[in-house]
Amino acid sequence: MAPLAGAGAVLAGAAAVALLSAVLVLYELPLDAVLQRAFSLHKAHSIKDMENTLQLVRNIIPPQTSKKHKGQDGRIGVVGGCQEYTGAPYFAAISALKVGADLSHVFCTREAAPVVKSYSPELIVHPVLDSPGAVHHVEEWLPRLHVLVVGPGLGRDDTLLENVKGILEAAKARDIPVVIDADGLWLIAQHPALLQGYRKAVLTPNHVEFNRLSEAVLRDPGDGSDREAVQRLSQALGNVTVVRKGERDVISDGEQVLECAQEGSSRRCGGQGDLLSGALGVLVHWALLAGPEKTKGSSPLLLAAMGACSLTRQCSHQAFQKHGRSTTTTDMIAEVGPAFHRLFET
Ligand SMILES: NC(=O)C1=CN([C@@H]2O[C@H](COP(=O)(O)OP(=O)(O)OC[C@H]3O[C@@H](n4cnc5c(N)ncnc54)[C@H](O)[C@@H]3O)[C@@H](O)[C@H]2O)[C@@H](O)CC1
Ligand SMILES: Nc1ncnc2c1ncn2[C@@H]1O[C@H](COP(=O)(O)OP(=O)(O)OP(=O)(O)O)[C@@H](O)[C@H]1O
Ligand SMILES: [Mg+2]
Repeated sequence: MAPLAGAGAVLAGAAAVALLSAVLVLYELPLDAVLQRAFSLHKAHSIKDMENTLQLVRNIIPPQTSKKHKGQDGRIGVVGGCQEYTGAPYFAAISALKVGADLSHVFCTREAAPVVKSYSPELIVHPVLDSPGAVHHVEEWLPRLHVLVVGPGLGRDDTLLENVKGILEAAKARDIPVVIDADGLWLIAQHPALLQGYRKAVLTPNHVEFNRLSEAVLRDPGDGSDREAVQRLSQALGNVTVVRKGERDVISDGEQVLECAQEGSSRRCGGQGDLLSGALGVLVHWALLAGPEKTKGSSPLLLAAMGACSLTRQCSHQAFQKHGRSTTTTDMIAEVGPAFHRLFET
């Protein structure tokens, strides 16, 4: 039956194109001009969608006033950083500060801590992640944190991953939002039940991480568009928000699917995803705080994701204009302020 049905579809498709061509000949319009117009209409439509969404992102940004105390605009915790990877947690934590958080903590291994501290005096660094009391230590800090970003530079050591499992359980018990990236996604691929149905979680997989998660969660990810694949993964995880990074970022909470096509650059140096995860941590806090009047019925986490994706790509664009081939993530971080202003404050 299937081959016959397939042949029927091909014949029907060919007949439709023939009919369309005939009509176009009648009106003296070339087929490629019509198709081009149809696609540019589609493109214009998605640019309009993106602009509407960015307008809502602007709504969730807390106003800067003289009435606030330190900490109100965001206290973010990054869980990651081990012997091999010290740059990733630094990039995530400093990006959170540069976007506008007031305090940024890093929970990393004992060995990684002095290295991360030496990059920046602005970060608060806890050398606890490989200690037997890791979960307890982070748990003590949780009441003072708004969001956890879990995974940048975490590595895949079993003891660390076991500790992170405990930290995630503790965060969920307190209803603290979590952004899961990098090796945090490796952990979720091994234990998807850890986040099943937790609506305050956002996953930010790159190409490889997305395929690994889909394999683990859906077994047979099947065919279909990028949009469908992301939506399916989100649904299978109980509507956690999924941000698949790539040429276009695809974002879904299982119900809606958004795409971010903000112009970035062709530079693919490591660390850009870490910048995104730290920025997202702050925006998640702001979006959840904003309330329905500001978000106008849109999912706060989708708005936060769209904001972080647009910002990261704009940083990449601006840094590339200045540094070209030699652009690195440090150059992008220097653009966070101007890029944020350009996208959300003008
Ligand atoms: N400066 C730093 O400290 C950085 C650390 N990072 C950390 O590095 C850790 C690993 O993350 P990655 O995203 O690099 O993941 P992987 O180490 O799994 O992959 C790194 C790259 O290797 C390639 N690759 C992966 N599997 C491959 C295969 N089977 N065959 C051929 N090529 C393959 C892909 O290009 C992939 O992007 C994470 O903890 C991450 O946060 C990154 O965030 C980059 C920056
Ligand atoms: N082909 C591409 N074209 C344009 N932008 C891209 C492309 N691929 C990724 N990006 C952008 O680069 C940023 C980081 O995505 P990427 O897939 O490199 O993450 P990552 O591999 O997790 O990075 P990291 O090295 O920090 O771990 C995102 O903002 C994404 O939109
Ligand atoms: Mg990454």
